[in-house]
Amino acid sequence: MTVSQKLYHRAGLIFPLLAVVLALLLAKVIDPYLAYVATSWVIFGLLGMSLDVVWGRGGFLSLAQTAFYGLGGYVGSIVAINLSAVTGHSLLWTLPAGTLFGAAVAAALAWVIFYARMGPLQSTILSYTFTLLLWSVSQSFKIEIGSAVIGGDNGMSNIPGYILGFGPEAETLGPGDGLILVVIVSAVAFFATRGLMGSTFGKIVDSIRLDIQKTELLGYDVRKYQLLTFAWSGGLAGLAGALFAGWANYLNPSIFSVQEALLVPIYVLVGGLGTLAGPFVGALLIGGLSFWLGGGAVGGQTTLILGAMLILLVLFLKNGIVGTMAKLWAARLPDPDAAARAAGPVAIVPQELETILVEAERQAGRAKVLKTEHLYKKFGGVVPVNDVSLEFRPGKPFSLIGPNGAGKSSFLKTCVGVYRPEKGSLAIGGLDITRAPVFQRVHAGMGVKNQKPQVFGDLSVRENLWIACYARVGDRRKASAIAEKVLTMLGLEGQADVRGSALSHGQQQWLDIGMVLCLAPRVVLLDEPAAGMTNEETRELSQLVRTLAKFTTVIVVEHDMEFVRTLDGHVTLLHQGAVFAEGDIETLRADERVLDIYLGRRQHV
Ligand SMILES: Nc1ncnc2c1ncn2[C@@H]1O[C@H](COP(=O)(O)OP(=O)(O)OP(=O)(O)O)[C@@H](O)[C@H]1O
Repeated sequence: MTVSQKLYHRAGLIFPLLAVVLALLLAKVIDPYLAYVATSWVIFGLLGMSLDVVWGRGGFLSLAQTAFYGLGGYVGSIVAINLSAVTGHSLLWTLPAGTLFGAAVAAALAWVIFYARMGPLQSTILSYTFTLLLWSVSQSFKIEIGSAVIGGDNGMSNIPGYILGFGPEAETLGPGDGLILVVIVSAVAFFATRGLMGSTFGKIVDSIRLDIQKTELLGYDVRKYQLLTFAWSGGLAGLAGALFAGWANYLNPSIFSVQEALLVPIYVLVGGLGTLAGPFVGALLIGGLSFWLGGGAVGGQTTLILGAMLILLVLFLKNGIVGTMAKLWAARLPDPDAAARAAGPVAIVPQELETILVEAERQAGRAKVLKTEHLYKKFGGVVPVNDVSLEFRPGKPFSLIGPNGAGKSSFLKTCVGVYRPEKGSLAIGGLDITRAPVFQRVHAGMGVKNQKPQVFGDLSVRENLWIACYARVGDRRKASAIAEKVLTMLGLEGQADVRGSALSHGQQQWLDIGMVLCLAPRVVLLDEPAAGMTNEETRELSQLVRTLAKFTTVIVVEHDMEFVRTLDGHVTLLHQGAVFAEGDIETLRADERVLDIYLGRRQHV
């Protein structure tokens, strides 16, 4: 790695550190009023980062961040008003209370959103509705909790500022020290978040954003990760809210308003989505410009500035300020994807494959039988899976064939858990999985390859394999070791650092198959694996499937009859959702009734 490359990879650490040092140095020398106003920009940056975690990294645009922010502020203040008058040290109360409450509410909202399997748009609208609901309710919500008075429209006043000393006599920090404190708290939150997102947890969250279905097919409980990410982001927003309450000494329902809610995505977009540091830059820029032009914390020109910035952004800086700078820098470095063009056709190394399969058998146990009994699935009047009872065993590959619309894909999706059957049952190795979610089926030994290659485009080839291995072994080192073996088996060592999206279609198919092998599945389901492959690749694939079938149960849904013939296995013909004929391919080919179906001579059937 060159110095420039090393610097690029550490930039996410170096620049924020420099910014923190600079802010701490400036805090004491700048005008106290400016220090006071700048404190709010840092708080808005923290609020923006809370959204960036869940949106830029988790892939879900939440419009509930100001809800967690406001609730964190209110709850933190109620605790602080009652306790810090006695104990001093207001932050000791406000910050944990605000953070925990924000996280808890976010977790509850996430539970509703993710476990109800809402689509992205629905989820965003629900999060927005939640904020609006709070806005509406808080205007008439009046209550006294100890010395804290929530006065509906009149808001809540007498919120203690930043007090660091113990006892009732402890003094509130001045503007310069207040700024230092907020910078330090935000820096801790930033580096903790950065650490989390750079960890295995963050890699899985990235995978969910890039391809949620594939992540689940690797055996990850995606909803659990989504909920935890959202709770973390709610905690950050609650923390920002608690800091804001101490800064303003006053809160009112406008914190839940439409304008506040929509400002947060703007900070993120201006700074750079997914960059974590970007929202701080965005908030600083918008706050700074408003201050400079409008002469106040939130000057009269804010709307105009925001409008102008958004237009400029859409036209020139789609990746935001930090995102664009990172891209420009990356463009000057050697292209890691160049190796993709140098790659020849993938050639499986047979010995490596056998070694991997033997090792997989040693670790994951013998191949399992997949058994369906009277499986039945309908969509309105269409019954694509009609009373199908089949048993798939290891030894030779099983092929599912049938004309278009015969129900092959529907049968496969019902086995995988994408579709829930109305009747019948499904068992893997004797374990009933009829109602199990997808990831539990994978844990039970199922490995699935869909028709289109599913690789994580933004992750490197090595990372793609690693994330699949980690799903099974749950150990970073072991996952790396297995990933390296699969990489060698695929002959893609030269392309290890190439991003998944830079690979050719055929290479992506192989990488996808490699990821399935990383799971050491005991039953493998392949949906038209030969689609889009060259003749040479199809021959390699046939060899691979036959070898695989010696160690695991393999089910292949296929259109390509020539490919099915080379598999030399058991063939099941589906027609109108039901099993129509079974046997080897030659017997079926000689069957007049089968020809009738394929040629559309249905009147004879
Ligand atoms: N999600 C769905 N909603 C409604 N109907 C569906 C759904 N999925 C499949 N079907 C219907 O079920 C029938 C079988 O479709 P399926 O895709 O399973 O067949 P197939 O044998 O895989 O066909 P092909 O070879 O063309 O992929 C079709 O009539 C299809 O329209």
